[in-house]
Order: sequence, then C-alpha cells, then structure tokens
Amino acid sequence: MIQIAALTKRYGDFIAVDDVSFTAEPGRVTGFLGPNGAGKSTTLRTVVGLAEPTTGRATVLGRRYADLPNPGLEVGVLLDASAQHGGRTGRETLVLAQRTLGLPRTRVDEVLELVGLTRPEARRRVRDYSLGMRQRLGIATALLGDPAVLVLDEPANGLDPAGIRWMRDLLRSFADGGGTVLLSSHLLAEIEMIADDIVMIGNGRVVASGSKATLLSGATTLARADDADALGAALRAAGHDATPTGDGAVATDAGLAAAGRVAFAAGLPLTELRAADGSLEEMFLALTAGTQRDGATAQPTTGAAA
Ligand SMILES: Nc1ncnc2c1ncn2[C@@H]1O[C@H](COP(=O)(O)OP(=O)(O)OP(=O)(O)O)[C@@H](O)[C@H]1O
Repeated sequence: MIQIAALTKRYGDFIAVDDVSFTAEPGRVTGFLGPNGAGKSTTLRTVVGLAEPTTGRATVLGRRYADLPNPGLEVGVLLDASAQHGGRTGRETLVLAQRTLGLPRTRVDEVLELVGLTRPEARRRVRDYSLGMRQRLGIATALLGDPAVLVLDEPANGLDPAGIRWMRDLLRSFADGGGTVLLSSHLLAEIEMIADDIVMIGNGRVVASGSKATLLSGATTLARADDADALGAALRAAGHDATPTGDGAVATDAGLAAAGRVAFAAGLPLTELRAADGSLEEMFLALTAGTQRDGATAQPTTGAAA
C-alpha cells in the first residue's frame, strides 16, 4: 500500500504539489493522471525518497521509503527509462541490479522473459534500444527484487498499442497477486486501459479520485456560472457532488434539470449547462481545463476512448 497524506512540495515560492492525499491499495492498479507539469513526477519522487515533502507525508508499506529495511526488495521503481546507461547491454544493466540486491543470477533471465526481451535483445547496448524496449528493461529492473509495490512514472511512454496491452496484462497479474501498482500518465487512453483506480491531478492539486467505474459514472453534468464557487456550494448543499473544473465550471452528479433548479434557487445565472458524456476523457478535459502548466495542453491521445 502507498499512502500519501496532505503532501505539499514547494520549490521556492512555487507549489509543485499542493495538499495531495490518496491511497494506492494492494490488489489494485492506481493510475495517477494529469497534464504535463501537474505534479505527478514530483509526487512519485517523494514516494520513493528522492524528494523531501515540504509538508505532509508519503509512506510505502506503512513506512517512509528511507525507513524501509530493504527498499529494493520491497518497492520496484521506474522513474525515467531514458536515463539508463546507454553503454551497457540490457543484460548487464539487470546483472548489476541483481548483484546490488543480492539476488540469484537466474532472476535476470526470469525478468527478461517476464518483460518479453529476447536473449539477442538483452545482448544489445541500451543506446540502441527503442524507447519501448527501454521501458521493458526499466520494468524488468523494477520487478527484479519481486517487490510488493511498483511505482512507475509514465511507464507506457513509447509503447505501441500492443505494448500497452502487454503492460496492462503484466500489471494486472501483479496486482491480482496482491501487489500495489502506482503509475503515472498524461495520456487518458493508457490510464483508462490499465488502471482500476484513478487519481486526477491538475495544477498540483487532486481534482478527482476514485475507482474508474465510479469516475466514469460520476459526473453527468457540467454547469458554469460567473461564481463557480457559489454554484459548487449550492450543489453540495442540495446533496450533490460538485467538483470545480478550474476554468469556472463545475462537474456534478446532479442531472441537468436538478442542476438548473439548484442554480435558479441560489440566484446564480448559468452560462453553460450540458451533459458531460461520462467518459474519462470528458472528465479529464473538464477537470484539468485551465490547469495545465508548462504551456502544454491536455491532449487526448490518439485512440482515446470517446
Ligand atoms: N526541482 C524543481 N525545481 C523547480 N520546479 C520544479 C522542480 N521539479 C519540478 N518542478 C516544477 O513542478 C511542476 C510539476 O512538475 P512534475 O514534473 O511533477 O509534473 P508532471 O505532472 O510529472 O509533468 P510531466 O507529465 O510533464 O512529467 C512543474 O511546473 C515543474 O516545472
């Protein structure tokens, strides 16, 4: 299990991660979804002890990563597949990690097979690997110590659709065996395909979280008023869920008529009222609208579910 509690990370005056709380449960694949610069990597870096929280806490298996007795055997980590040493072969990369962790040599062949890297591929230098092969090698390294928890930053980057399906099956069986998986992505289709639970982050803050099924069926309506905070408060007071989208609208589980009535009763003229189509893509675009940093936009990937 991974628990993140009121985690905030500041760089000077800049708040990269702002009061983020969520839990990644064993037996589940938790997708951490957000546009570029939303704060995903920073959060994951605090989980694996590479960044200190400014306030709040991140724990893995009940302890801070730095306090785990043998983190390499308990948590498999893939943060940046492109950062692997280009001059080593894939096998050498794994053998080094296997020795560091004090594992039997046979484990290298086991993980190579698990990730579908052939013997000839394992003999090639990593600089000659495609990004997809680097991702497989990175996942092999993460799996080496047979950990209970996997933390993967954008692991599907560079994988083709068949590769993404392969990874989904791999992570599914890891989770079905009781493992905890936390993976990030800025691409909806990946998360929609792979994750059981989803945490959406925008501008450093969690904007929605829950099981994929709940999120998909959750927000049915998008309502917009000049005072979005007041609209959200009125909807909540009427017993509905209401999540500000960050661009002045509110995503709510109230139906169209109910949302209209609440706004009317509260004296809040609506400037937009429409059905959200319920897809994760709609949720993602609505909830992260206006929250992209780094000048990037939230792009549904090709083939994103409509
Ligand atoms: N060491 C740092 N110093 C200053 N700012 C930082 C530092 N690390 C990250 N940031 C900023 O914090 C914000 C969040 O970055 P982060 O890498 O966590 O986002 P992300 O969601 O992983 O994005 P991407 O999908 O682009 O990788 C960005 O605006 C980034 O520029």
